[in-house]
Amino acid sequence: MAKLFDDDKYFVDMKLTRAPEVVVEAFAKLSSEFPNKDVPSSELQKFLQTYFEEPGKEFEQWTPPDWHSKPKFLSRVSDSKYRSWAEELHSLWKSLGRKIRDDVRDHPELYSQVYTPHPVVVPGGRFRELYYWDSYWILNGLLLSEMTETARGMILNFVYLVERYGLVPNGGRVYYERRSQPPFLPLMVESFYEVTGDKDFLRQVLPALETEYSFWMQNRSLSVAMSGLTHILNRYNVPVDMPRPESYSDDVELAEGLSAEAQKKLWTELASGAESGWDFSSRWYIDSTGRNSGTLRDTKTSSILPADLNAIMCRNERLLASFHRILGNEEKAVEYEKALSARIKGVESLLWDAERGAWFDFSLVKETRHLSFYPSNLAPLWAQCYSNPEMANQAVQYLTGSGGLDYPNGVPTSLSKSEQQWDMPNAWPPLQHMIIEGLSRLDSAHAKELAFRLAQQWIQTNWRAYIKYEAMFEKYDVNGDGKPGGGGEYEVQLGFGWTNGVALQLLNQYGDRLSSGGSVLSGSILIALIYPILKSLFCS
Ligand SMILES: OC[C@H]1O[C@H](O[C@H]2O[C@H](CO)[C@@H](O)[C@H](O)[C@H]2O)[C@H](O)[C@@H](O)[C@@H]1O
Repeated sequence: MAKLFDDDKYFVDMKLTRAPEVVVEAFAKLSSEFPNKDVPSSELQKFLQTYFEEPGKEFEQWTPPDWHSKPKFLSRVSDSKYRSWAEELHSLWKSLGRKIRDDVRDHPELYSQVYTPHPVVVPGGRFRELYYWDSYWILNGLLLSEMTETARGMILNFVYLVERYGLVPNGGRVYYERRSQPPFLPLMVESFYEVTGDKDFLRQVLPALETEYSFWMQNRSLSVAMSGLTHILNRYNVPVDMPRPESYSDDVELAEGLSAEAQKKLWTELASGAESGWDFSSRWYIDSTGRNSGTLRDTKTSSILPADLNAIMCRNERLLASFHRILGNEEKAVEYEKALSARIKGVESLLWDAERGAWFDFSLVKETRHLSFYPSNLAPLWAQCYSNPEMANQAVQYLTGSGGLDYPNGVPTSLSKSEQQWDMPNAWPPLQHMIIEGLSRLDSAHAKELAFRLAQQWIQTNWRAYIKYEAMFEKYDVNGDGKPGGGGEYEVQLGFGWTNGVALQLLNQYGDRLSSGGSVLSGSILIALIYPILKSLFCS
């Protein structure tokens, strides 16, 4: 609360130089020397210098041993500028790789960093530790970079964390222990298995995947009755009613003036927002009249059944069934297939809107859907979480008319300018990738072409910013022609793990067609949008 640093996270990432009891006692003594325990900043600074070390001391120098300079995918990138850029992105894995010192394992009481047995690849900037859902796109990039052993180690770290905590924490710090993030571990295993075909590895990690699945079903699910049937779906809901340590003063200040009970409720909802990965967004606002509107104080994440979380769970159930089948466990495969069919029924009953042709978050407050545009409305398309392929066609039509494609530098996170980072004008790499992947897998030339156009647009945004700033950012501005995003509670970060992973995947997938030349992209998007109309005119 003394605001000694620009970012609250800096303090909670520092290492202690003495045992915790010694530091606590010394702090109590220092506080008692000043009226109302109001220690001046200069004294606090001295105290920090004695009892803490700057963050970053928990790592040793490490270069991934499986890194080599010429992975095959580079030759698939025909534009020479993009190929050189892809080489540079591939090199960035060396600067984002970290090995945690043994001292963290031997003296965990001195560190907020959580020890993991294998090296990690971090997002970058203030994010000095592993992050759960970021790691999915990082891992896909590593696999393209032929860094299979680093990828294997990252999955084994998550298995270790599940065995230790019963869940995959949000990130590799003790202050993240009780909240998770979008559950992408089974998808990481899928990507790894597709590349290696390693059945022994599948057998080794499957129990942890099932433990994690049970965590979500036992601690983050809810039954909702609809039209005489009961459906079980998932939500984000963190049982911690304190300010987030990494954003302590932000959370305390936001809750000022509320009753003690309302403060606790707000902090629970903020932690749940962080668990969603979308921290923060107008998507989680529910005002006093029950509408999807308000301010950050109206965050009510746990009162929403999110379309993307349930889509991910759908994919996970399908994957768990398929992993069991590969390993010859037919009974277990059937069990997860039943869970999948129940999930699809629940998603279609509560989230699918036949009139609008898309899936929407379901509010438990009003028992209605929130109808604003968010890229997450397309997540069930990406997860193929539907019973009728016609729904996918309708969803493509929804997307084209949603307003989400009207911007020249990516699909925005919402159409609402709230000043939060998961809102307009920011576009985030994982969301771009999910939309592009969803469209590109459909059996429709129009959807595939739209996927390509969005990929071309996104790669150009990344590339223009890279030329201007010599950096990759965690998010971009949909209006900026290569401008990093902004808003939220911390400065935009560079590095950046998932951005590099997504760029490498798109450069690999569309490498023969992508071009760094200055085409007018919004024009191309327009053509992709009006293509079905032209086609129907010519056909008739
Ligand atoms: O310190 C504020 C929040 O920072 C993280 O969230 C953001 O960065 C993560 C790493 O790239 C990303 O996974 C998340 O989607 C971003 O919103 C952290 O995950 C939050 O828990 C934390 O409160």
